[in-house]
Amino acid sequence: MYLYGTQTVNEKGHLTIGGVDTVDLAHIYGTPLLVYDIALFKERAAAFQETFKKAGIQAQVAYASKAFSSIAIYEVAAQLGLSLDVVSGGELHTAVAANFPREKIHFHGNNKSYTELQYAFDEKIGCIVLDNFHEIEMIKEISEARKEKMNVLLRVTPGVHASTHDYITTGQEDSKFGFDLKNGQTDDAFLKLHNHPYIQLLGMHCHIGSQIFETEAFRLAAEALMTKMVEWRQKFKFTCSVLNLGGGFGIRYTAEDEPLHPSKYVEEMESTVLSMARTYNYPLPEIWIEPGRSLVGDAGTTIYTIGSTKEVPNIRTYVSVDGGMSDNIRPALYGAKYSAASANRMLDPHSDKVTIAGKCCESGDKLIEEAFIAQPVEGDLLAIFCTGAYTYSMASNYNRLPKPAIVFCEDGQHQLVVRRETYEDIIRLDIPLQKIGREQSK
Ligand SMILES: Cc1ncc(COP(=O)(O)O)c(C=O)c1O
Ligand SMILES: N[C@@H](CCCC[NH3+])C(=O)O
Repeated sequence: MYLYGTQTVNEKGHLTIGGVDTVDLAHIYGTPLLVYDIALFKERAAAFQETFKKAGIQAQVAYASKAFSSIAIYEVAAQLGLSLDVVSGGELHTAVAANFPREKIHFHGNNKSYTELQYAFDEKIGCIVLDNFHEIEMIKEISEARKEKMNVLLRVTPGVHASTHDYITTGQEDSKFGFDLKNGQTDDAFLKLHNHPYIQLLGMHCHIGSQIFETEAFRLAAEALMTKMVEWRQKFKFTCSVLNLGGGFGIRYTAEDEPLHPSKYVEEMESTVLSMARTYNYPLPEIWIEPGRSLVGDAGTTIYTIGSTKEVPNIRTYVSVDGGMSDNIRPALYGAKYSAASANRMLDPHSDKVTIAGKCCESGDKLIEEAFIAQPVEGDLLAIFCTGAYTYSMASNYNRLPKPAIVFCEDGQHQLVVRRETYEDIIRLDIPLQKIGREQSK
């Protein structure tokens, strides 16, 4: 059985995370419970940061917080010296609540609203990553009206196709994100911003997709952007000071995945940028990256309680847990695969082949098609590994299921960082009938 980070099995045969017994956690906080191994998050962040440091390259490692956004994770990220990628007013508001250093916040998104852009100006954030012409017009208007400066990057689509799930590739030409690098859009965008009194163009950004295991796609993307930067210097005498190559670094969900160490991705980027800078005598830009999944993905484990079990003779055994697609939509949405273990009986043979089903009213609500666990008994705890990214952040209240609680563990300590939703939370936005549809009084 593969254990992540600080996970161990204690003398009671229980899974521990960050030195804390997950069975105890389940008793204290209930299930489903999302447990983060904070030491692993720190280790991953350091792996990216150290590689840049070793090479003496100026860099920013921005946590792509769409993977998991909460005040507490932003607080940890700030302590580690990470920057922060937010993609909405909501994520920005969370960063503000965490008092995240504003100058290290980068604002992304393909359809930022006027209000969201105003919010970014109000907070004097570090950088807005411009995605389209509509945004360029809005940001010009806002900066001119306020007479306030703003740093920006231009997000471009470099025409690189990374091999991953179609829903999460973003670097190809047919993408809703960014300016096309090849058809002239990127130059048009540049010209609209060049020499603007308030908008300071720092450079270019691209993000080619997510859960990528190869370095080649990153090399191609870096080359494509550097080529454009060199062209701009020749044509417009403009030098970019920043090259942001996005995130997308793959992690190990199951034995089928063979991720590279974070340093490998970074080294590939570094060597491409260094060699192009040397060839064209281009001042070395700062390299920014935006890992999301690779910082928090395998640091998160969801603990569920097993309820009913149903055998379909000669076909399969369904083992149902107290959560499902409402707290982890990824299997239903992408066919994502996970592995599991019986958290309260880790030393028992994990030889029962079962399908882990959720409790939502959908046949497709299966968390794991084929899992091997200890012979399931109602009340057993089931750990599903590697659920730290794009689970809670994509969670819903489908079937009006309350969202799980989240706890951080480190060095034998645990702390609740997001409380479990209650039924009262679930109905808090509902407004009972007032006029519409009420029976008319005579
Ligand atoms: C612009 C941008 N940056 C960073 C990320 C983070 O990607 P990942 O979680 O795969 O590292 C994403 C999501 O794919 C993204 O769209
Ligand atoms: N939500 C996706 C990743 C999206 C990346 C954001 N651009 C996933 O779970 O894999």
